[in-house]
Amino acid sequence: MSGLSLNDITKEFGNFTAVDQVTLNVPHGTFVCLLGPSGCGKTTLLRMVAGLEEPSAGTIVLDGQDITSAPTHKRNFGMVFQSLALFPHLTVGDNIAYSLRIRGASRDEQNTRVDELLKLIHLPGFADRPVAKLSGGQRQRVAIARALALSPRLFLLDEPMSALDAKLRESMQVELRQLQQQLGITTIVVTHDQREAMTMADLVVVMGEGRIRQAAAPVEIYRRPADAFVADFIGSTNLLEVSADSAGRATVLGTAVAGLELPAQVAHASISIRPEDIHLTTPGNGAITGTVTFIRDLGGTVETFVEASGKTIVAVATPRERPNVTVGAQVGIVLPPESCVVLKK
Ligand SMILES: Nc1ncnc2c1ncn2[C@@H]1O[C@H](COP(=O)(O)OP(=O)(O)OP(=O)(O)O)[C@@H](O)[C@H]1O
Repeated sequence: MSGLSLNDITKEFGNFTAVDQVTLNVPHGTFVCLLGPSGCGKTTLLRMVAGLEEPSAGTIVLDGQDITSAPTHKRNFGMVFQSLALFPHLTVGDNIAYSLRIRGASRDEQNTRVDELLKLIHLPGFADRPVAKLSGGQRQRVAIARALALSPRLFLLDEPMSALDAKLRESMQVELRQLQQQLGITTIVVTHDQREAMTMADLVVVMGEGRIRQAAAPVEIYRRPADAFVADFIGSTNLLEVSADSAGRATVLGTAVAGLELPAQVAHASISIRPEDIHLTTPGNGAITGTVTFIRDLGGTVETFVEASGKTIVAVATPRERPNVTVGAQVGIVLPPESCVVLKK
């Protein structure tokens, strides 16, 4: 297969398992985001792909070649780390040309490639600038260009945006994704920011406690989260208990929900329903009854918090669709069955 395969990769540090039997196939040209909370093993997994850490078990195969034990410098991977690690005393051009110079490229070859890469990262003419005088976003781009100088087989980035402020992060995410699409290079980014992952990735890999909890396209992860951990980690959601009677009719918060079915033989489960999928109406007509406890108007969206049977449910609407209610009002909560995702235990 053309691409990267991680086969049953485990990493133990003493008797602690940081990465636990991870198997993942990444077709050539895919943009992967490894996503998860702090300590879930994403950096360790990336470091094993990079050759900076050796797996305790399992194999890493790139384009049919087993590279599990290949030294880092033989892999020809481009890497960008959180710190960026640019050489502060060198110019932009010398930073970008660093690996080319080590490989013995001529001055002309270096200059041509540096110019090419500077165009690619939208900093043409910056070759002679000292790195120390660049802005955060410009440094970020230079680190990316330096990592791409040798046309690497894989592009690996560990929390590359974490030093940037929120606005700049968002524009760099778009830029990085566009650059990756232009080059068609297989890319793996570690992040703990789900918006960042949703913006850039073809394949989001959600990790928890060293294991893959779900690996799928961003929209699939959002719409069809595999379990409560994934549902809660990706965007915000309402997690509700559901029970079914012998005929399969489902009850949520003490009210039967027409059209909602649990798999055969399952009497209790959790469901996830996104705030934007919940409709608030007038009470009655079979809807769950609740009391509005808080309204958060964020300008672009309005969040309505409703308490029902001791549980707080959040519904989101655009200002145009906002429910005409105030705090203290009784409302009907409608859960469209097609938007309810039954989660794995
Ligand atoms: N060299 C090491 N020796 C011992 N334990 C380690 C080592 N490297 C990582 N760990 C442990 O392995 C676990 C996973 O670490 P890792 O850095 O991969 O997590 P992460 O998901 O990238 O988290 P973060 O977002 O905080 O960087 C952590 O509990 C960490 O303490």
